[in-house]
Amino acid sequence: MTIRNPGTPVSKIDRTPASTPGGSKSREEKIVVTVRLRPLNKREQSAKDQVAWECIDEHTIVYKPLSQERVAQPSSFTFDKVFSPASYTENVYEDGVKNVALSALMGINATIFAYGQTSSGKTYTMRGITEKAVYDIYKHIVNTPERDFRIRISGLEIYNENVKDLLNSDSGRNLKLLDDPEKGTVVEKLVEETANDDQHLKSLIRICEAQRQVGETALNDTSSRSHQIIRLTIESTLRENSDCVRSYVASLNFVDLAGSERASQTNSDGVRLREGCHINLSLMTLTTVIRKLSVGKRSGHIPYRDSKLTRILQHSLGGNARTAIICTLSPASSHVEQSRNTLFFATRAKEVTNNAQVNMVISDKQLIKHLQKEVARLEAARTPDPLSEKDYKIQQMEKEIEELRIQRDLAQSQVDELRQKLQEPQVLQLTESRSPNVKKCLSFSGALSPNLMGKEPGYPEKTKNTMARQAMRQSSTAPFTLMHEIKKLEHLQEQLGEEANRALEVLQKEVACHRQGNQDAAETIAKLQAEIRDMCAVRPAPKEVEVESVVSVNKSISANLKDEITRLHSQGSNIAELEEQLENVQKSIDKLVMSLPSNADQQCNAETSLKTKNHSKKKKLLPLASSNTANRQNFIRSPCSPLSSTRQVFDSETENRAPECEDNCSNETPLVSGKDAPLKSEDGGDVSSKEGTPYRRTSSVNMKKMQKMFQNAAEENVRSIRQYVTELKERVAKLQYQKQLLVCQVLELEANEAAGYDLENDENMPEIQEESPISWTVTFREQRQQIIELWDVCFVSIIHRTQFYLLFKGDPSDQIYLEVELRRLNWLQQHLAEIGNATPAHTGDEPTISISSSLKALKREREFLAKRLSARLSEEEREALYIKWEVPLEGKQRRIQFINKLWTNPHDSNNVQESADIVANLVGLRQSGNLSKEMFELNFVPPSDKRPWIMGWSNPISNLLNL
Ligand SMILES: Nc1ncnc2c1ncn2[C@@H]1O[C@H](COP(=O)(O)OP(=O)(O)OP(=O)(O)O)[C@@H](O)[C@H]1O
Repeated sequence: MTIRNPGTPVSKIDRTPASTPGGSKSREEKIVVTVRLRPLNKREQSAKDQVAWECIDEHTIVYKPLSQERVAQPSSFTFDKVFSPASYTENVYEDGVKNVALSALMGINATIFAYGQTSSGKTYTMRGITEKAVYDIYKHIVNTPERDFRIRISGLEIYNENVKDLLNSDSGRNLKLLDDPEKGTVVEKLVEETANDDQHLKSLIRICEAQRQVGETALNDTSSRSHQIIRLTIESTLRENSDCVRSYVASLNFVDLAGSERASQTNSDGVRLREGCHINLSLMTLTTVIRKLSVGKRSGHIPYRDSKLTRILQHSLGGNARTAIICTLSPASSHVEQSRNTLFFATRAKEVTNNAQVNMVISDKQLIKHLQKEVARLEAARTPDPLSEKDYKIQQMEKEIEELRIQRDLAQSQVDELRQKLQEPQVLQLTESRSPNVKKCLSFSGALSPNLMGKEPGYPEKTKNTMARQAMRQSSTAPFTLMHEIKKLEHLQEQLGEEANRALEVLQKEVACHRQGNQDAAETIAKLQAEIRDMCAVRPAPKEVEVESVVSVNKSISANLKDEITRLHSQGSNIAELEEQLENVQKSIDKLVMSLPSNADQQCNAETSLKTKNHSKKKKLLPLASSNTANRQNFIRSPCSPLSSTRQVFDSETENRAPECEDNCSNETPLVSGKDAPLKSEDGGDVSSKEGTPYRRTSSVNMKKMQKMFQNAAEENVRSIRQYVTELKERVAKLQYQKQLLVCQVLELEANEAAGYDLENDENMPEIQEESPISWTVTFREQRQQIIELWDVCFVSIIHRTQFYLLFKGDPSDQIYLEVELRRLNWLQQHLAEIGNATPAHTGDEPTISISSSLKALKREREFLAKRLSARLSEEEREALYIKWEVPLEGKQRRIQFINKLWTNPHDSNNVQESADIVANLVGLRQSGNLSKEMFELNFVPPSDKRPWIMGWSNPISNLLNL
């Protein structure tokens, strides 16, 4: 019976595991050679053969010659073991080949030969040995549970030098031998079966035996006519719970050779003779190989390839294997020569040295498993436990959150402290003594504190909660950014608070000081003005009729003026001191402004800022350049500043709005009132309004918003303070101007007195240098035209132009106003000529303006007026104006086109008059009380009218203190 398993050829298996000869030290070992002497068989006994051989001990077999025989050949042979006829196969196995056979279980190739004359008992012995080995192998497997064994079996025979697969008879009679670089010679397509267990293996072995060529000879009824090789491949691996990845793999060959024979003895002919020839030929090659190997591997060529037997068994002959040869002998005297040849062969064989090694293999599958395990182990060792790492991160985050909470609380306390500082000392003081507007601004400067923290009535707990949530959100989302922002904000708050306190303290002192001095000066000037008006009123009288009275009056005036001049001189130092003090205030304010953080609004002034940098590197760029610009304009344009006018508009008409700045630079516009700033600054309200969508903005955005709010509030404060200081300076300047005018008049009087004019008696006394009404009218027209032209070249506010133009119509009392306006415009013209388009910047402590800044302000003013056009005029009225002013009705932006035509031709009186009328209508200047000379009053007494649009030179103070 043939077992077929074409899918698992031996050649494939042979190539599968890679032997690792270097896996352990090779061990040189002689081939174990044992001799088994069988009993005389029935045929020998029948032939009365004598026993010629005797095992005298376990290792020695001796020839027992017949009594008269002289033996020239050696008669004693020593081997590893000799077994007498009484020995059992079990003894042969146990004492002769067991160790070698079971070496295969440890990865060492092993080969058990049975060599001997035909009918000497080779097959008989090898069957028993194979059986015992299989038994022991499975016994070992059972006793070695830690390892996983796999046993495969293949069987072949070499019959007449043809290789035949004993487990696959259909494979043909002559399988090819292939040379494998690792395994050596392998049999192509040789079937290899995996034994499921010992019984299975035994059955397979039996199949092989059954397939072997057997023939009857004279010496053996069942003579084996071929060399049989049964190969067990034993592979063992430690089980998966072990880290060991190496497997043992070894071949255990059971080789039952065909028996050497003599044709004369076997009486063979024909087939048997031919078989005998092949058998003897292969055995002779085996003998040659053994002989050569016995004398040393370096003895030259080993003719393994001379026979298929030696070729297949090459590793077992002097190679990587443990080999045991059982030489079987017939004890019969009739076979003495054959037996002696066997012993000679055995003697040579025992001199052959093998280099047996433990064959360890690492299969790809095992290697992958091992590497996977190793990688997992290394990763586990390298990577911390994810859970513990997460816990660690959570702990770190909790620490950071706690630190941020502390920072937040600290910042909160500082904000509260700052708020108290800003509120209590200054606001209360200013409130009780001055303007609610100031209070509003100052309280708003603490917008971070009261408003944002929801302590203002308009910002209840809702806002406070929003801020708290924002702070918490900042803590959790951007801790480092928040810490940075908080620290930055704290620093700014501290700096701003200190500067604000310092500036406001100085301001309080200056206000108090100025008020004291101002009261005196104002009273004096008021007195003088009354006297001047009296003089003016008297002057038109007929000279001859009223000269006495005039002289009398002039005398008294002279006396009074002298007194007043003396007083003014005495006040000169006070004025100088006041100016100096105001300079200090201005410096403080500048410092305060410089301490403020810049914000996005600065982009509006990017061009300005760049120029400022270029012009004054030492000077820090003022973030409030816009407000500075406005104040500079106020300074230059006062007393008829457009700021005043628009403030009037704002407060008088609720529908009025500040012109929307194209670039969101509402701070820059001079039309923004002090009231409007808080509206803008009530960005805090914006925060509150965002409560419905909490956490949508990033912390940085919130912080920027807070900064912006704070800055806006601070800007408003600074704007108010700067405005106040500017107005103070203006008032001082006007006071000096007034003083100079009065001094000039007094000097003229003194000169006249020195010239001997008797004002009371001298009829030739020249007339007081009073212009006649006609000359004044001429002078007025000339001066007004000068002023109109200067307004145009200096790009002065058209609202201011309108106010001035409509107020001063040529009344003699207007003289001083026109002179002051001319003086200011001349200065401005000269200044603009000098500075040109340069960036407005502080030159020293004086604010300056440029043509560009003036144009920008004028542009915003026109835009504002364009919006007012729709509010104040009907569509028919507007179209009528468009037609009159040649604005295309079908054109776009007709309003701004129309407004741009106003106040554009100083030489056209009609253009000037109509422009003034239209602007006055748009801003409501003609309404009752909205246009008064008090706006340009030279009276320093605070106006009784508390309306904010009453803008005289003293108006900023009224705005600041009385609103
Ligand atoms: N030790 C022994 N004890 C008893 N009987 C034996 C022993 N050895 C061999 N025989 C018997 O001798 C006969 C021949 O044995 P075997 O076939 O094993 O010889 P062989 O060497 O294989 O011959 P061949 O080379 O022709 O195949 C068999 O009948 C066998 O039973």
